[in-house]
Amino acid sequence: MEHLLYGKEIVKSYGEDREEHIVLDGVSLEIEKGEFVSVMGPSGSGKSTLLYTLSGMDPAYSGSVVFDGCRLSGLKEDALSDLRRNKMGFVFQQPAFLKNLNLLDNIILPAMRDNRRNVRAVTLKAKNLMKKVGIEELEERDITQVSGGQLQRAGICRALMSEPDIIFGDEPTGALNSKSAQEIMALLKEINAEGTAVLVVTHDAKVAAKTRRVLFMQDGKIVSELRFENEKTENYDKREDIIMKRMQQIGI
Ligand SMILES: Nc1ncnc2c1ncn2[C@@H]1O[C@H](COP(=O)(O)OP(=O)(O)OP(=O)(O)O)[C@@H](O)[C@H]1O
Repeated sequence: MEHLLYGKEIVKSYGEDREEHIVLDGVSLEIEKGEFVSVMGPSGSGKSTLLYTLSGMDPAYSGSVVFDGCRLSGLKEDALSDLRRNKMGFVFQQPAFLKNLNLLDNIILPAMRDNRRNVRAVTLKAKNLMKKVGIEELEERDITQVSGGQLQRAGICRALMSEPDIIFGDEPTGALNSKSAQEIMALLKEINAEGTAVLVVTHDAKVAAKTRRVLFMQDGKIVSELRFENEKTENYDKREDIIMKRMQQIGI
């Protein structure tokens, strides 16, 4: 497999001198093209911060992050935002959608900001994505008129508009009931099967069980890792048990 993203000795802290709080303590990791990875760990262990540094959202760290051969810290602001807009997709716990726009318009908004794109093509692409994720009938709905699961599907459509190489998900199922959470994970799995790498932060072992590699964080370090690559069957209950057992072993 080929590397898509790697981080080397990432150190990130907040505050100064004696008050300094180290949040990422020399994290190194590699994500291959098309991988499906989750990050688990206790609250405050640095999971979201890791996601923000790897995705170029937070540039204040030491060490290096290289995405698709480009060292992020060496890129000018415009180049970094181009890279993030074109090659990375983001899905958050609550999609940040505008209340005065319907679902379709919210999905196409970021793509429309790019003048080079053509309105008709962008709209058609968004409609096709909405169909793919099962919300094609909701395009005119206001964002307050859909369920959390439907809203998250729309968030995934928005993230997929640029055909990214990777989707970063920060607790993408955190605001959902367990049925919707599983549906969203099934959708991310499908997207991953089509070649897009997915990196999700989660507290939920059921969610992590859907991914093929689980990284465990504690106190700003990756302290353990599980790979399900060689499992012949996709027995998610068994994977969940393995994850829970590993969490017990490492005391998180
Ligand atoms: N802007 C900030 N200023 C100061 N400290 C911060 C800031 N952002 C995060 N932190 C601290 O960094 C640590 C790691 O935060 P982070 O959000 O990465 O953890 P997490 O593992 O994602 O937690 P959770 O599971 O609760 O979301 C926490 O102790 C948090 O308080």
